[in-house]
Amino acid sequence: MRKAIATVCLSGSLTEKIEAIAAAQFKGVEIFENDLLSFNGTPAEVQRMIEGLGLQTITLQPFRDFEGMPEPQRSKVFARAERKFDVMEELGCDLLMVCSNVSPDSLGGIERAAADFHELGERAAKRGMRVAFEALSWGRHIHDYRDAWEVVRRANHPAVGLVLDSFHVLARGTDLSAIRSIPSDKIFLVQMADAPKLDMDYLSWSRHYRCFPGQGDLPVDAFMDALHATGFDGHLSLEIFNDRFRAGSARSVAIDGQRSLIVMLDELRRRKGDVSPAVEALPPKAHCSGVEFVEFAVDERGAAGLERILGGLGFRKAGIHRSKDVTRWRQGDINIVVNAEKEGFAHSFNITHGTAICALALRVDDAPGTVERAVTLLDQPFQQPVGPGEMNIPAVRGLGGSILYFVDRKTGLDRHWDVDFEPADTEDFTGAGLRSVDHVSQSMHYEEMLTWLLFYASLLDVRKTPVQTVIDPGGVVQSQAIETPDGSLRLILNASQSQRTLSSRFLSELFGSGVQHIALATDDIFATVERLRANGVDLLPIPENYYDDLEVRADLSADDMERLRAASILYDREGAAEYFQVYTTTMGGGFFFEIVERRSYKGYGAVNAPIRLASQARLASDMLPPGL
Ligand SMILES: O=C(O)c1ccc(O)c(O)c1
Ligand SMILES: [Mg+2]
Repeated sequence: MRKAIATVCLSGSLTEKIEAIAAAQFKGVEIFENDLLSFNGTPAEVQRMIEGLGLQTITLQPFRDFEGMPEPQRSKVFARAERKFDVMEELGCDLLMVCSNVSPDSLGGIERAAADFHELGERAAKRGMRVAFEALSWGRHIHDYRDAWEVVRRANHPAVGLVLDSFHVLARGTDLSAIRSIPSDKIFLVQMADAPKLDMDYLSWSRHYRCFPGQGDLPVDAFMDALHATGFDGHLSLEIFNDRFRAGSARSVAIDGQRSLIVMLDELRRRKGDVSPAVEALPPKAHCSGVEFVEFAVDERGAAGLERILGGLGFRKAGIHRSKDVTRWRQGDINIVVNAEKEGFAHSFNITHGTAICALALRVDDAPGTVERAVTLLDQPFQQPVGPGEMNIPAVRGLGGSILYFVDRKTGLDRHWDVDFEPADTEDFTGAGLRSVDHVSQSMHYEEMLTWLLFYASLLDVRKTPVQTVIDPGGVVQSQAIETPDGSLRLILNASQSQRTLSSRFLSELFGSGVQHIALATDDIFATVERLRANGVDLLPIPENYYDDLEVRADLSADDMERLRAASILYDREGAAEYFQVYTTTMGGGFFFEIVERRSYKGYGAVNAPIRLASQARLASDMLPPGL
């Protein structure tokens, strides 16, 4: 299958769109009519630009309100089609895509539509062109691909074929089995789109919320399986109408599109054993078994402040880098790296962002294989100079210019602590009972949320939860979790369209997207809180009203209630599963730690998020948080 994309997916001028499409290694482009109409130049100039970049125009679309028109509109519609053929001649494009009629003037009837298409096919063929018919899911008479196919079949003309658009097919939940018996040479074009599950009319859903395969909830794989059964090997073209893509960077959205197709076709190959023409096999998705370390970039002052906080949280300095100004802080299975180098990546990161998390390291089964997969997916590999004898940990660029490292046992990378660090501070130490990294929460611009969702989901063996909407005092925040099936890795992506949410304010304070908080797991949150209090750690105060409400809602004993209240712990329950959360006050820049205890609980305490956000907002306006 040859990969293509419609100009309508991307932001910018037609020139910018075409350049982004070529840069993302597509071969074909669908010219959306509006992009041509608003282009200040002739169709021949567009054709030269497209050819010059090694691309091919696979269709001009959409041609609207064609079939089933009574006279006198019918004659006008054919005259309009002839004008489009003129334009296509200049464009060097031989396929006109017709979407089903939505006009109240149109008449129904498969035979009538088939006759119209037969005539259109005759006219197209005279000019060496073809036409293809797509059922819009909101078409007036034709909104089901099976009816569109029946029209095409009865039109019975070699220049008339079918368009299958996965959105229109899947949005209506149409049975897919009829696809399997459509002759592949009658499928002139396949358009691919996914979408989140939303309960809304088809037109609005399609025009604003489509997304790339893998970013949404539609059963795109089942659609591909049915298509595969036909032996189709024509153009597979992304056609996404999405408000965020329109506001995003054309170059990065085009790359996301290519990435989504690479993954989708690789998964098809894994299920079916072959794809025509053959697609390159990707190394498998990385199995991830946890966070190996979290790295902060600091300057000297920032280092002192951060180390004070880490000490308060019960971390001890466990290692000193053999050649760099870098220390390792440890508690349970948690490792925090404090990088105070005066040059190199972390230093530059600190200059731009202040004290901030510049890198995450994930434990995977095969670190070099993970980076190899990343490179095939057009992610950016990352390399920095390593000192003599030091380990070179494979990495890619992640969110906000940060680094994502991969450590495995297979190639011995898990020895990096011993190889790169001298042990430090072995004196007796109790800690605060923190055991592991429970989740890492990243804040980003709303427009890039789908990009990072695809980044993680295409690289790692993870699943995504449905998007949650959380109310912040300054607006609405969208929140989505990505997690391994066993919960050993949990990442939360947060974004908001309002400038006044904590999530957005974090972006402006940090000068970019990044990790806003890390949740650390304990097996006994009450003991941990006691320890933190003794160490002088400030915890986020929670209003009395919350506990008054919880008392009636959660069916807890008076004793339990009192313990939660006294420790400023937030609580949630799902059946017999329980969740306990407590927060540190924010450090300069808006970063904070969360401490959680899970008792068989799988979620993230979404009911408590508005309470926490309101408390944080109140503190932020009452007093300026102490800088690091
Ligand atoms: O939203 C539309 O009108 C529209 C146009 C062309 C398409 O191919 C499509 O799927 C939808
Ligand atoms: Mg379409």
